[in-house]
Amino acid sequence: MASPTLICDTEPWKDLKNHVEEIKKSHLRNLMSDTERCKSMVAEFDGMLLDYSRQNATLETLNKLYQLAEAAHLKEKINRMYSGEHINSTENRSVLHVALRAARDAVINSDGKNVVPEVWKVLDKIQEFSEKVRSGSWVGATGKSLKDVIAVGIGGSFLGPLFVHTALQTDPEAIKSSRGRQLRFLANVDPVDVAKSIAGLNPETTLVVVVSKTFTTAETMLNARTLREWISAALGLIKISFIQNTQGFGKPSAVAKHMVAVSTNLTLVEKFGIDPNNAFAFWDWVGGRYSVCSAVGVLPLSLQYGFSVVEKFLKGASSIDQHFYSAPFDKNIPVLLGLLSIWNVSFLGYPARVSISAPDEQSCLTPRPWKNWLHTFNRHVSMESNGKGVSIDGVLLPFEAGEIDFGEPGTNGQHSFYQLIHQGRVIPCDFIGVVKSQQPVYLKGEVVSNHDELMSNFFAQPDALAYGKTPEQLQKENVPPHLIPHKTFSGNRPSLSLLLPTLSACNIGQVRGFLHLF
Ligand SMILES: O=P(O)(O)OC[C@H]1O[C@H](O)[C@H](O)[C@@H](O)[C@@H]1O
Repeated sequence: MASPTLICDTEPWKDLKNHVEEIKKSHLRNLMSDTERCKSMVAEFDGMLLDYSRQNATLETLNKLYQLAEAAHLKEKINRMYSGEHINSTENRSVLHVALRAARDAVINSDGKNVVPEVWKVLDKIQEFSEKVRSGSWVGATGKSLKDVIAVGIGGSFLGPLFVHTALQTDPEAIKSSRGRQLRFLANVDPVDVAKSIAGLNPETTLVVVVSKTFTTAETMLNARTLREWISAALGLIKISFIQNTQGFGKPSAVAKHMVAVSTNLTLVEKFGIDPNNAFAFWDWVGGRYSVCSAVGVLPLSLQYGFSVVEKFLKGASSIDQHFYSAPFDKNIPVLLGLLSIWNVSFLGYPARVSISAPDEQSCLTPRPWKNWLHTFNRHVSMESNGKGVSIDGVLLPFEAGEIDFGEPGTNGQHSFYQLIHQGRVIPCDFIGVVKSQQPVYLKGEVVSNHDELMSNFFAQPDALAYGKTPEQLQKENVPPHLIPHKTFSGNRPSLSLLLPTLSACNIGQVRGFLHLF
């Protein structure tokens, strides 16, 4: 059972506190020269590699962190989560996003009931509906097939699907399956955003998916009403003969064909005017930041890419759920990521973390293939419902918990906030790379890095640019002046490298699955 005492009152916490001074004395340069240490600080799962040797930590630190995990009853808590106990004590609910991607024959109980059949009932409904829309057998009010989708939602009901959409957009299989279709998102309530979301679209060929767990979120409901008006104004008064499943002449029947909903609140969906048959349910045991694997993400993404592509994403996330559940902590990637985050934030006092694409082995003057998908990944993981100022029992925490996550596609970051980081500000960096680009490019005589040739050099020094070099040395190397620190920068910044084989639908799911403890 969870201990009612705060984690900071336990012996392992105090032990780690005392250990901080020792670590602060050691420089990353020295830690990196310990080959045994570096070899041990690597975890691998299904072709993905996590290298945490550039953390300001020793093997002793890691052992102390495992003891902390034990004191926090982490294993027990994971088991309680998977067995559907109400570990969300403030709302007295289970926390079962793992059930959203479980295999059809899995058994995961919540309140004495196996929820997996319910999950698959909705998935089957999504598959059937999305296939009808994509094949043109579901048509709009004027008989035209619907090729464009606007997903209206905010927070977890927006950022997760946006991240997966951005990452899939350049995947060859997904490109093929989405040809001729568009998926857009509408979150903000600035009328300009509404205008942008409908620009160039014809209501006759557009489907609006209103995504809201509660169906009460002010921004989403306002945008949903605006788009309902857009559809009704253009198509509402259609003669009865044009309408399938008619609701009667003169009524805003077009809504029935052009608007569907994803929500846990089907009563409000119906009140809004959306046919409950066109609603896709999920459950209160799905937290907003984890909802991308529910109909929240699966419906819009299946409409765009087809259910089979999205199913691969779910399988990827599920594979990490198995790994998270069964791997020992020293090989468990989500657990390691979580513990290192606690070490950096709560012990070393670094309040922020930046995720960026892995640098290649070229000089800083070569444009690097920073990946755009990371941009939306950062927005998705960054801080959404992350602020935790109290313990699970509601006691005020006397230490910082949770970090400020941020990032940009690397190129943009390099020309903005990296310049501050290079001047010596310590912000732990997570470098995320892929071995094989989704879209490799080879130009004769040009260095175009696709990452696939980077395996051997992947784990480049994070601060290689300025690492231990004097400003004069850097000048001689033609480093642009804005990247040269005023003094020799010691480069003692914790960093982490995560290497993925490529960015397939399955890998995207796996990356999302890592976020259990983030
Ligand atoms: O899905 P909705 O009910 O519209 O909520 C949208 C968002 O609202 C809040 O910001 C919550 O913290 C998020 O977790 C949630 O995703």
